[in-house]
Amino acid sequence: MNSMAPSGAPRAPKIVARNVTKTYPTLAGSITALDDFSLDVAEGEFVCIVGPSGCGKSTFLRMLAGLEDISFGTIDIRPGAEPGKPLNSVVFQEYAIFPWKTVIDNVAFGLQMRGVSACERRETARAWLDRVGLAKFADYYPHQISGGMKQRVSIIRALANDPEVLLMDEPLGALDAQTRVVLQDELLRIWEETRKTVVYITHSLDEAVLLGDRVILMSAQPGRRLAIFEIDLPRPRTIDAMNMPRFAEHRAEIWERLSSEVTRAMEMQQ
Ligand SMILES: Nc1ncnc2c1ncn2[C@@H]1O[C@H](COP(=O)(O)OP(=O)(O)OP(=O)(O)O)[C@@H](O)[C@H]1O
Repeated sequence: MNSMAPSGAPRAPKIVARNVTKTYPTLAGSITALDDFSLDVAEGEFVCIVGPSGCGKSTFLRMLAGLEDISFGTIDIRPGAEPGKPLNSVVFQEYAIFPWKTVIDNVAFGLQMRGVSACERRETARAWLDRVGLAKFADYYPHQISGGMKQRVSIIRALANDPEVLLMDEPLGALDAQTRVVLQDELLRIWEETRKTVVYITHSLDEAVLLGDRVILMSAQPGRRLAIFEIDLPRPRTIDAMNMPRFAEHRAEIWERLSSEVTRAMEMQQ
């Protein structure tokens, strides 16, 4: 579905990962975290990656972000026509915001690093705060706001930087169930407005089916690509998509393949 542009032509790939392998040296010998993993992500596509614990999801994301060396294979993130944009921004599960900066200065941080003028970066940051209902907390410090608000700040800080691709590693994993649902809905709305290319790691199948155009299923360690599921729920989506019979069908189909990998991963850990 989303691999096609509105004109019907195939979308250009934004991320091309080919035969990516990652080995880590350990005292007990080297371990292969990721094995021969290939993935194309189209421009403007929202791709979710699921798999059992320890299958190499975060390792892959860190390699996409350039935070980890690749042992074998290649990863290419293709810049767009607009010059000066950062290739990626990453949102992690832990609220990676600076406690000594106000909310607005946190949101403006990436722009500051890129040399954007003080006036322009405050304007951009304020517009993002408005968009997620945080304008009145602009001058608060992180310890004065809730966990959900902190993660909103992390997400809009990444988006304010206008990266070519947005990389998210369990960004809602630390939140309580209700806040998580609110932020899932918010992510759907923001993605609809921005159409960013997103790679999103999650342990939650509900989240993957709700948010993704495609869900990539990885095997237990060493992580390999086991299956790709196209999610054909209509867009724009809201949280109500979870009540659709098709949602339950997608979820069941993915769980059928994932459950045996989860069992295998647990057996390996014993
Ligand atoms: N720096 C490292 N040194 C050695 N081994 C590592 C290192 N980082 C990750 N690993 C190993 O690589 C494998 C993949 O780890 P990774 O964190 O990528 O998995 P994951 O799928 O993200 O796990 P989870 O779902 O539990 O977050 C694991 O066996 C992990 O122990």
